[in-house]
Amino acid sequence: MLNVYNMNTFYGDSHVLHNVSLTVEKGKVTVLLGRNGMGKTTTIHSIMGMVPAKTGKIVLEQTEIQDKTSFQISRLGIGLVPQGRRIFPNLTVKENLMTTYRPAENGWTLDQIYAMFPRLKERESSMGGDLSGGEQQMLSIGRALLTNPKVLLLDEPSEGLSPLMVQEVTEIIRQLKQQGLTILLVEQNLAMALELADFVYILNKGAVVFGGTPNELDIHVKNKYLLLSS
Ligand SMILES: Nc1ncnc2c1ncn2[C@@H]1O[C@H](COP(=O)(O)OP(=O)(O)OP(=O)(O)O)[C@@H](O)[C@H]1O
Repeated sequence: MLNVYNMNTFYGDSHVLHNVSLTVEKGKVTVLLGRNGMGKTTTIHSIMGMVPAKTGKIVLEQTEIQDKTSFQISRLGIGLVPQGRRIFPNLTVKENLMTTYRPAENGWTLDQIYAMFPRLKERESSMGGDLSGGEQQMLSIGRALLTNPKVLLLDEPSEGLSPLMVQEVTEIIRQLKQQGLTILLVEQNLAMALELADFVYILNKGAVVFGGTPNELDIHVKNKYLLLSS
Protein backbone atom coordinates (compact mmCIF):
# COMPACT_ATOMS: atom_id res chain seq x y z
CA MET A 1 0.00 0.00 0.00
CA LEU A 2 2.75 2.43 1.09
CA ASN A 3 6.39 1.66 0.36
CA VAL A 4 9.45 3.69 1.29
CA TYR A 5 12.74 2.85 -0.44
CA ASN A 6 16.16 4.03 0.72
CA MET A 7 14.99 7.38 2.06
CA ASN A 8 17.68 9.87 3.13
CA THR A 9 16.59 13.06 4.86
CA PHE A 10 18.64 16.03 6.04
CA TYR A 11 18.09 19.09 8.22
CA GLY A 12 20.59 21.41 6.54
CA ASP A 13 23.89 19.54 6.62
CA SER A 14 22.68 17.15 9.31
CA HIS A 15 21.98 13.72 7.82
CA VAL A 16 19.10 12.37 9.93
CA LEU A 17 17.56 9.45 8.01
CA HIS A 18 19.88 6.86 6.48
CA ASN A 19 18.47 4.65 3.71
CA VAL A 20 15.17 4.09 5.52
CA SER A 21 13.01 1.47 3.80
CA LEU A 22 9.56 0.50 5.08
CA THR A 23 6.52 -1.40 3.88
CA VAL A 24 3.07 -0.55 5.20
CA GLU A 25 0.70 -3.31 4.16
CA LYS A 26 -2.92 -2.73 3.30
CA GLY A 27 -5.28 -3.26 6.23
CA LYS A 28 -2.45 -3.79 8.70
CA VAL A 29 -1.04 -1.81 11.62
CA THR A 30 2.66 -1.17 11.10
CA VAL A 31 4.44 0.31 14.11
CA LEU A 32 7.58 2.41 14.12
CA LEU A 33 9.44 2.27 17.42
CA GLY A 34 12.62 3.85 18.69
CA ARG A 35 13.89 6.00 21.49
CA ASN A 36 13.70 9.81 21.52
CA GLY A 37 15.43 11.55 18.65
CA MET A 38 15.95 8.42 16.52
CA GLY A 39 14.08 9.80 13.52
CA LYS A 40 10.49 8.57 13.85
CA THR A 41 8.82 11.95 13.41
CA THR A 42 11.21 12.86 10.61
CA THR A 43 10.19 9.65 8.81
CA ILE A 44 6.53 10.61 9.11
CA HIS A 45 7.27 14.18 7.99
CA SER A 46 9.26 12.96 4.99
CA ILE A 47 6.42 10.66 3.92
CA MET A 48 4.04 13.64 4.20
CA GLY A 49 6.38 15.90 2.20
CA MET A 50 6.80 18.29 5.14
CA VAL A 51 10.55 17.57 5.36
CA PRO A 52 11.16 16.20 1.88
CA ALA A 53 13.62 13.34 1.52
CA LYS A 54 16.77 14.24 -0.39
CA THR A 55 16.99 10.83 -2.02
CA GLY A 56 14.82 7.74 -2.11
CA LYS A 57 11.42 6.75 -3.37
CA ILE A 58 8.03 6.80 -1.63
CA VAL A 59 5.19 4.97 -3.36
CA LEU A 60 1.52 5.07 -2.40
CA GLU A 61 -0.24 2.27 -4.28
CA GLN A 62 1.22 2.86 -7.77
CA THR A 63 2.02 6.56 -7.37
CA GLU A 64 5.44 8.00 -6.55
CA ILE A 65 4.90 10.80 -4.03
CA GLN A 66 8.42 11.84 -2.96
CA ASP A 67 8.32 15.00 -5.09
CA LYS A 68 4.76 16.01 -4.23
CA THR A 69 3.61 18.70 -1.80
CA SER A 70 1.99 17.87 1.53
CA PHE A 71 -1.33 19.06 0.14
CA GLN A 72 -1.06 16.74 -2.85
CA ILE A 73 0.01 13.84 -0.62
CA SER A 74 -2.99 14.41 1.63
CA ARG A 75 -5.26 14.48 -1.44
CA LEU A 76 -3.75 11.24 -2.69
CA GLY A 77 -4.88 9.57 0.52
CA ILE A 78 -2.43 9.87 3.39
CA GLY A 79 -3.93 11.30 6.59
CA LEU A 80 -1.81 12.56 9.49
CA VAL A 81 -2.53 12.69 13.21
CA PRO A 82 0.48 14.82 14.16
CA GLN A 83 2.53 14.67 17.31
CA GLY A 84 1.08 17.15 19.80
CA ARG A 85 -2.34 16.89 18.05
CA ARG A 86 -2.13 20.38 16.43
CA ILE A 87 -5.78 21.22 16.71
CA PHE A 88 -6.90 24.82 16.11
CA PRO A 89 -7.49 26.25 19.63
CA ASN A 90 -9.66 29.14 18.44
CA LEU A 91 -11.98 27.08 16.27
CA THR A 92 -14.86 25.03 17.63
CA VAL A 93 -14.75 21.24 17.61
CA LYS A 94 -17.06 21.15 14.60
CA GLU A 95 -15.02 23.78 12.74
CA ASN A 96 -11.82 21.85 13.47
CA LEU A 97 -13.41 18.73 11.99
CA MET A 98 -14.75 20.49 8.92
CA THR A 99 -11.45 22.18 7.98
CA THR A 100 -10.22 19.00 6.33
CA TYR A 101 -13.47 17.28 5.40
CA ARG A 102 -13.33 15.72 1.98
CA PRO A 103 -16.40 13.68 1.09
CA ALA A 104 -15.77 10.27 -0.41
CA GLU A 105 -18.04 7.52 -1.61
CA ASN A 106 -18.70 5.22 1.37
CA GLY A 107 -16.29 7.43 3.31
CA TRP A 108 -16.39 9.03 6.73
CA THR A 109 -19.01 11.67 7.45
CA LEU A 110 -19.31 14.08 10.36
CA ASP A 111 -22.15 11.98 11.82
CA GLN A 112 -20.00 8.86 11.72
CA ILE A 113 -17.19 10.67 13.50
CA TYR A 114 -19.65 11.78 16.16
CA ALA A 115 -20.94 8.20 16.48
CA MET A 116 -17.39 6.97 17.04
CA PHE A 117 -16.52 9.85 19.39
CA PRO A 118 -19.76 10.81 21.24
CA ARG A 119 -17.74 13.19 23.40
CA LEU A 120 -16.93 15.30 20.33
CA LYS A 121 -20.64 15.61 19.54
CA GLU A 122 -21.32 16.75 23.11
CA ARG A 123 -18.58 19.34 22.78
CA GLU A 124 -19.08 20.34 19.16
CA SER A 125 -19.49 24.04 20.01
CA SER A 126 -16.56 24.17 22.46
CA MET A 127 -13.31 25.79 21.43
CA GLY A 128 -10.58 23.30 20.54
CA GLY A 129 -8.29 24.89 23.11
CA ASP A 130 -10.79 24.17 25.91
CA LEU A 131 -10.73 20.39 25.40
CA SER A 132 -8.82 17.94 27.58
CA GLY A 133 -5.75 16.20 26.12
CA GLY A 134 -7.77 13.05 25.43
CA GLU A 135 -10.56 14.98 23.73
CA GLN A 136 -8.01 16.83 21.62
CA GLN A 137 -6.50 13.52 20.53
CA MET A 138 -9.93 12.28 19.47
CA LEU A 139 -10.49 15.53 17.60
CA SER A 140 -7.15 15.13 15.86
CA ILE A 141 -7.98 11.55 14.85
CA GLY A 142 -11.50 12.56 13.75
CA ARG A 143 -10.12 15.40 11.67
CA ALA A 144 -7.63 13.10 9.91
CA LEU A 145 -10.35 10.50 9.23
CA LEU A 146 -12.52 13.15 7.57
CA THR A 147 -9.90 13.51 4.84
CA ASN A 148 -10.96 9.92 4.08
CA PRO A 149 -7.42 8.58 3.93
CA LYS A 150 -6.25 5.27 2.50
CA VAL A 151 -3.39 5.27 4.99
CA LEU A 152 -3.47 6.90 8.42
CA LEU A 153 -0.20 8.02 10.03
CA LEU A 154 -0.36 8.52 13.81
CA ASP A 155 2.60 10.19 15.53
CA GLU A 156 2.71 9.24 19.23
CA PRO A 157 -1.03 9.40 19.90
CA SER A 158 -0.55 8.25 23.51
CA GLU A 159 1.83 11.08 24.40
CA GLY A 160 0.76 13.01 27.48
CA LEU A 161 -2.45 11.01 28.02
CA SER A 162 -3.62 9.29 31.20
CA PRO A 163 -3.50 5.48 31.24
CA LEU A 164 -7.27 5.40 30.86
CA MET A 165 -7.15 7.63 27.79
CA VAL A 166 -4.30 5.58 26.33
CA GLN A 167 -6.60 2.56 26.57
CA GLU A 168 -9.37 4.46 24.81
CA VAL A 169 -7.08 5.57 22.00
CA THR A 170 -5.77 1.99 21.68
CA GLU A 171 -9.36 0.78 21.36
CA ILE A 172 -10.09 3.37 18.66
CA ILE A 173 -7.05 2.32 16.64
CA ARG A 174 -8.12 -1.31 17.02
CA GLN A 175 -11.59 -0.45 15.68
CA LEU A 176 -10.09 1.41 12.73
CA LYS A 177 -7.95 -1.61 11.95
CA GLN A 178 -10.99 -3.90 12.16
CA GLN A 179 -12.68 -1.63 9.63
CA GLY A 180 -9.78 -2.28 7.27
CA LEU A 181 -7.88 0.99 7.54
CA THR A 182 -4.14 0.85 6.82
CA ILE A 183 -2.17 2.39 9.67
CA LEU A 184 1.41 3.50 10.35
CA LEU A 185 1.77 4.16 14.07
CA VAL A 186 4.74 5.85 15.74
CA GLU A 187 4.84 5.09 19.45
CA GLN A 188 7.03 5.31 22.53
CA ASN A 189 4.50 3.29 24.52
CA LEU A 190 5.77 -0.22 23.87
CA ALA A 191 2.82 -2.03 25.46
CA MET A 192 0.32 -0.11 23.36
CA ALA A 193 2.37 -0.53 20.21
CA LEU A 194 2.76 -4.28 20.61
CA GLU A 195 -0.92 -4.72 21.38
CA LEU A 196 -1.82 -3.23 18.02
CA ALA A 197 1.07 -4.13 15.75
CA ASP A 198 1.02 -6.59 12.88
CA PHE A 199 4.53 -5.58 11.94
CA VAL A 200 7.20 -3.61 13.79
CA TYR A 201 10.15 -1.51 12.64
CA ILE A 202 12.75 -0.05 14.98
CA LEU A 203 14.69 3.07 14.12
CA ASN A 204 18.06 3.72 15.72
CA LYS A 205 20.04 6.83 14.84
CA GLY A 206 17.98 7.30 11.71
CA ALA A 207 18.40 3.76 10.38
CA VAL A 208 16.07 0.76 10.42
CA VAL A 209 17.71 -1.82 12.70
CA PHE A 210 14.79 -4.24 13.04
CA GLY A 211 11.80 -5.28 10.98
CA GLY A 212 9.61 -8.17 12.05
CA THR A 213 6.44 -9.33 13.78
CA PRO A 214 5.87 -8.47 17.46
CA ASN A 215 6.72 -12.12 18.28
CA GLU A 216 10.10 -11.78 16.64
CA LEU A 217 10.91 -8.75 18.77
CA ASP A 218 12.88 -10.50 21.47
CA ILE A 219 14.16 -9.14 24.77
CA HIS A 220 17.67 -8.59 23.37
CA VAL A 221 16.38 -6.29 20.63
CA LYS A 222 14.10 -4.52 23.10
CA ASN A 223 16.94 -3.98 25.54
CA LYS A 224 19.32 -2.80 22.89
CA TYR A 225 17.10 -0.34 21.07
CA LEU A 226 14.06 0.45 23.19
CA LEU A 227 14.28 -0.04 26.93
CA LEU A 228 17.75 1.04 27.96
CA SER A 229 19.10 4.55 27.55
CA SER A 230 21.97 4.92 25.11
N1 LIG B 1 13.83 20.88 12.69
C1 LIG B 1 14.95 20.23 12.97
N2 LIG B 1 16.17 20.76 12.70
C2 LIG B 1 17.31 20.10 12.98
N3 LIG B 1 17.35 18.88 13.53
C3 LIG B 1 16.19 18.30 13.84
C4 LIG B 1 14.94 18.94 13.58
N4 LIG B 1 13.94 18.10 13.99
C5 LIG B 1 14.55 17.00 14.48
N5 LIG B 1 15.90 17.13 14.39
C6 LIG B 1 16.88 16.11 14.79
O1 LIG B 1 16.66 14.97 14.01
C7 LIG B 1 16.82 13.78 14.79
C8 LIG B 1 15.56 12.94 14.69
O2 LIG B 1 14.48 13.64 15.32
P1 LIG B 1 12.97 13.11 15.31
O3 LIG B 1 12.11 14.18 15.92
O4 LIG B 1 12.63 12.63 13.96
O5 LIG B 1 13.08 11.88 16.30
P2 LIG B 1 11.93 11.05 17.01
O6 LIG B 1 12.38 9.64 16.99
O7 LIG B 1 10.61 11.36 16.42
O8 LIG B 1 12.00 11.58 18.49
P3 LIG B 1 10.82 12.02 19.50
O9 LIG B 1 10.28 10.76 20.02
O10 LIG B 1 11.56 12.80 20.53
O11 LIG B 1 9.83 12.82 18.71
C9 LIG B 1 17.16 14.24 16.20
O12 LIG B 1 18.55 14.20 16.34
C10 LIG B 1 16.67 15.66 16.24
O13 LIG B 1 17.44 16.44 17.13
